[in-house]
This record gives sequence, C-alpha cells and structure tokens, in this order.
Amino acid sequence: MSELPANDSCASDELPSVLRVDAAREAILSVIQPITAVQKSPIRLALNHVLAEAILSPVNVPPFDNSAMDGYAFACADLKTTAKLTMAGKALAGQPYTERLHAGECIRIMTGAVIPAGCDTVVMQEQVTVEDDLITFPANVIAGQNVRRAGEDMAKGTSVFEAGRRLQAADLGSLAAIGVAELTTYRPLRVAFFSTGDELKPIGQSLNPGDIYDSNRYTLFGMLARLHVEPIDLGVVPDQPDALRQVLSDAATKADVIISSGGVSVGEADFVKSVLQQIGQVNFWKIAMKPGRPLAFGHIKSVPFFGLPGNPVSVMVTFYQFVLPALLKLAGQNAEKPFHIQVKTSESIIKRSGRFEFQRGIIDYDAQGQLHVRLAGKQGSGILSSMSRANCFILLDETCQGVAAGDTVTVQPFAGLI
Ligand SMILES: Nc1nc2c(c(=O)[nH]1)N[C@H]1C(S)=C(S)[C@@H](COP(=O)(O)OP(=O)(O)OC[C@H]3O[C@@H](n4cnc5c(N)ncnc54)[C@H](O)[C@@H]3O)O[C@H]1N2
Ligand code: MOO
Repeated sequence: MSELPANDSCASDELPSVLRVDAAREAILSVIQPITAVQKSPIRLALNHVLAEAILSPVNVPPFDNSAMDGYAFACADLKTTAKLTMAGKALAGQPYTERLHAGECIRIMTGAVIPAGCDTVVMQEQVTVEDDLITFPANVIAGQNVRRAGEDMAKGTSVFEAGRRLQAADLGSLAAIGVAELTTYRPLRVAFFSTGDELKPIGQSLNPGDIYDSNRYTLFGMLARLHVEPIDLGVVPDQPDALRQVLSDAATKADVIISSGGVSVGEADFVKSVLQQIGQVNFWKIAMKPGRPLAFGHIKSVPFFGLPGNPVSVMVTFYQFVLPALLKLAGQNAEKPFHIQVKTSESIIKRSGRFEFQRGIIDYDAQGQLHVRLAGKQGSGILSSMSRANCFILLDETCQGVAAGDTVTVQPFAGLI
C-alpha cells in the first residue's frame, strides 16, 4: 500500500496507553447495570421496547387443525379403494362443518377452515375434477398434506419470547396471535446529549467566520430516535469549564446516561475530561481506533458518561461501537453477537498498522452478480457524507497494513440505526 491521504485527520498512530477496541467495549459493558424500572403498555405501544417478562403461550397457534388450501378435505384412507369421493358439505374459515363425515365423502374446504372431524388430508382444488358433487382426486396424495396442525406455530405452554427481547413488528403480531393485549417492558432510557464547541451554531442562524453548524446533535438524535429512548437534548455548550460542569451535573440528576460530542482531545479548549475528573470519574479516554481515538468514558455519580470525539464521523462510529451496546445493556436487552460478514473488496484499501479502523463501505453486487464491498468515498473523520453513502463499516484490525483489491475483508452492515 502506498501513501496515506494528505487530509487524514488522525496522522499520529503511536500514542501510548491506548485501549484496544474490544477491551474498551468490555470495560464499558462491565460497569453498565441494566435498569429495573418497568411499565405496562398495550402491545402497539411496546414496539421497540425491551420485554421485562418471559412470555409463554396461553393457547395453541393455530388453535385447531386447519386447511392450508382452498380445496377438498377427506380421510386419506378412503382414497385407497377409489379416486372419487362425494362432496357432503362445506367448511369455510370461521364457519366449521359440524356434521359427521361418512366413508366415501369429502368436504369442500377453504383456507383457514377447521379440518372437519374424520378428515386428515386436503387436496387443492386445481388438482381435482368436479362433476356435480362427485370429486375425482389425483394419484399420489400424501396423508396429512395441506393440513396445518394445532400449535404448530406456537404451542400452548411453550416459550414465545424471553425477557430481554426488543420487540419487533413480527413480535407484535405473535403476541396478538396468542391473545396478549398488554405487556411489562422496561421503561425507556432517558438519554441526555449535547454538543460542545464555541464554533457551533444551531441551524437557522447565520454563520460568522470560523463558525460551523452543529451536526452532531442531529446524528445523535437520529440514532437515539431509532432506539426506544427518551432523548433529552441539552443543546450546545460553550467551551467553558463552568458551563460544562453545570450542564453535566444537572444532566446527572435526570438522565440514565449522558452523551456529549467534542472537547475530549488535547486542545486548549478541550475541557470535557478535566471537568469529568472534577465532578465524577474518568475510566479511560483513548482507544486504538480510527476514527474515534479520543473517547472519554466515565461516570457522574452512577450515571455513565460518554464524551465522544467532535469529528462528525467519529461521533457516529464511537456511538455505534460503544454507546449502542451500552444503551442496549442499560435498557435490559439481552446481548447479541455483532453481525459481521466476509466480503471481497473491489478496490484496494489504504491502512497503516497501529489502530483498528472502521472505514465506511458500500456492500453491493458487481457486474457478475457477486457481493463485494467498496469504499464510500473519502475516509477523513470529518467526511460525514461518507456515512450517508455507506451501508457498512469495513473492519480493519490493528495489524492490517492495507488490503489489495480482491482480498476478503470483514464488514459490519449497519443495522437500521445509521
Ligand atoms: N494534538 C492532537 N490533536 C488532535 C488529536 C490528538 O490526538 N492530538 N486527535 C484528533 C482526533 S482523532 C479527533 S477525533 C479530534 C477530537 O477532538 P475533540 O473531541 O476535542 O473535538 P473538537 O476539537 O471539539 O472537534 C473536532 C472537529 O469536529 C468539529 N465538531 C465538533 N463538534 C461538532 C458538532 N457538534 N457538529 C459538527 N462538527 C463538530 C470541530 O469543529 C472540529 O473540526 O481531535 C483531533 N486533534
Ligand atoms: O479523527 Mo479522530 O480518530 O476521528 O476520531
């Protein structure tokens, strides 16, 4: 691999006493205690909530054996001696056939209708010949075909969901299917967040020389909004220790977790670490990663605090890699393995050893229909547009010294948060 790009915002890779990415994540998770406060809510309002109770099915789903096809139901044994059966009645979904079935008879049946007593098999109507009430069946009918068994989806008394599950759309349907109207879930996390920096202006105001618009509060808001949290937007805090102290102390009285962006490096206006040290505790503040090396993690009283770096890509990467797993654990959600896949890269990737890199990539199909990944443009930690273009992180570990086109790399697809 040749030279690094000139606009690399993290040029020095040789800083001492930095934590590895996995060690930092473990250190964070080891001090996060899940909340215990719960609430009851109707299932529709529980979408995206974390279940605080295990759910066993009180019923069978489906509740009865029923037809998977529009067609004819009968006792399969009857077809041993004849291919023709006489239609004796009709069963529709919600309108069961209740008479007794005699030998040599079949029932016209619709999808979802109860399988009448005495029947065990259904043939779809396209496969029979109908002459008035006489139905001729094909050969090779298999006993039990097209019958959906009672409880085959969710059996009475068995586990449907474990506590700690974050409820998805399909789950709401499953809960409705077993007749559950209300649930106990953990209450939403209260997440306070703010930006720091004298250069930051809120959108709607005009920019003076040296000013930029505050974008981090919007990316943070967007990622938090995808989770089930109560966001507490504390705005932009100037680069003044007193102001920071005030905002942080106040946030610790009302939030379950506090997130800031900016002011964590070594510049003359970077006060986050020193203020955290005064009013709380700094657990660590440097990680061997790019982007996102300066990340102050600590707590104020018992409230975890994440001081994310100010660069717009760094804020998103560190949120995804550290804040997200912490928020999920804090919210009571069961841990999940990160979803990583191996994909060929269609271009070479520049990387020097030392730090774990999260480059922004696009997983796509090439002209031959093969899955591949390519870079989502420039990789500087200020290139926020690369996050909008990307659909995954390309994970390059500390020892990697660049990747050639055609090599296989590990990618982490964005999971609906970015
Ligand atoms: N001498 C050193 N300088 C820097 C180092 C270092 O190790 N030694 N690390 C660099 C790295 S890597 C990063 S990342 C940044 C992180 O610094 P801070 O967290 O103190 O961030 P700021 O200096 O406040 O801002 C960095 C950059 O991002 C812009 N920014 C900040 N907040 C926002 C916002 N809310 N919306 C949009 N853009 C924002 C800010 O204007 C700066 O351009 O430090 C490097 N320096
Ligand atoms: O550019 Mo720094 O490593 O982004 O976080």
